[in-house]
Amino acid sequence: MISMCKKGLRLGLIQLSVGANKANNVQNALKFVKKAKEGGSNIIVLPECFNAPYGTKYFPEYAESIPDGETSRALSAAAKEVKAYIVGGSIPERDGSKLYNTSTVWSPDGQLVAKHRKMHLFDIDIPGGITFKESEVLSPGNTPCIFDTEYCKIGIGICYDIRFFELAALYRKAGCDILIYPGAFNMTTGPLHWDLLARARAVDNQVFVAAVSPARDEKADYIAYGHTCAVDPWGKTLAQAGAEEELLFADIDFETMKNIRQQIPVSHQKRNDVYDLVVKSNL
Ligand SMILES: O=C(O)CCC(=O)C(=O)O
Repeated sequence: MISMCKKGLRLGLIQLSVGANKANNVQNALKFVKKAKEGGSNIIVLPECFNAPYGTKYFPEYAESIPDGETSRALSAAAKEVKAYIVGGSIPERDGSKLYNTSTVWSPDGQLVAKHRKMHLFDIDIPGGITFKESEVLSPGNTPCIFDTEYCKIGIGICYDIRFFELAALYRKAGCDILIYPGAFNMTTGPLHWDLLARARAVDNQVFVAAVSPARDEKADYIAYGHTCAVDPWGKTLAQAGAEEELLFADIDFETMKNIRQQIPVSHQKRNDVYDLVVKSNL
């Protein structure tokens, strides 16, 4: 499917410092949301787990329900106030007896327009590097998540979801022009994989990709890599943070995307007679 973003668009990407105090984390996020709007952002993105320290021991304590929890209420009010979309990174969500790692998307009138529960849980074991098992406490989401805007369709993944090229390809096939991944890679996988995966998903699918991390905190149990970035469909990095707290802007140039898709028309050259992407979930 060919779809084209219709209007110019500026993304505001917030590489937020996250600490132990939930209220402070949310207040800090709101402060940056306002700055992002002052800088002309139409879509403002927060990082994975922006209201809590990242770690399985923290998820039950910080989890709240969506959309009636305190963080949801704050994001809804902020989106309405600044009149911009907010992709609320992710937060630990409680739904009955289950916990999820969940991203919420708020429209400029403060409505919850999409919710993505991390589909691929971060369970890895690298001896001497990092061992992490989200599935000890979290349940996976089972539904890909696309939201439609006046600019274009946007697909959401959370962190480890970026490693699964099928999800990104599914989003492209469904007409998305931008993929947004709130994420918190670490000091073992981040240095070689974070940029590479963002650029790979962008080039594979000829879409824009934004990957938004918390700032690095050397004293945290889990040390985030940082390096929030935005990449264009050519694989060019449009904006890139270091390790510190930082607000980045990325302008989405739809002409570039259109030209790249015409010049290298891979979407028409797929050998669907030989292979195909089978989607088993409603979008
Ligand atoms: O895939 C990785 O290396 C890191 C993933 C991660 O940190 C996460 O899913 O939260």
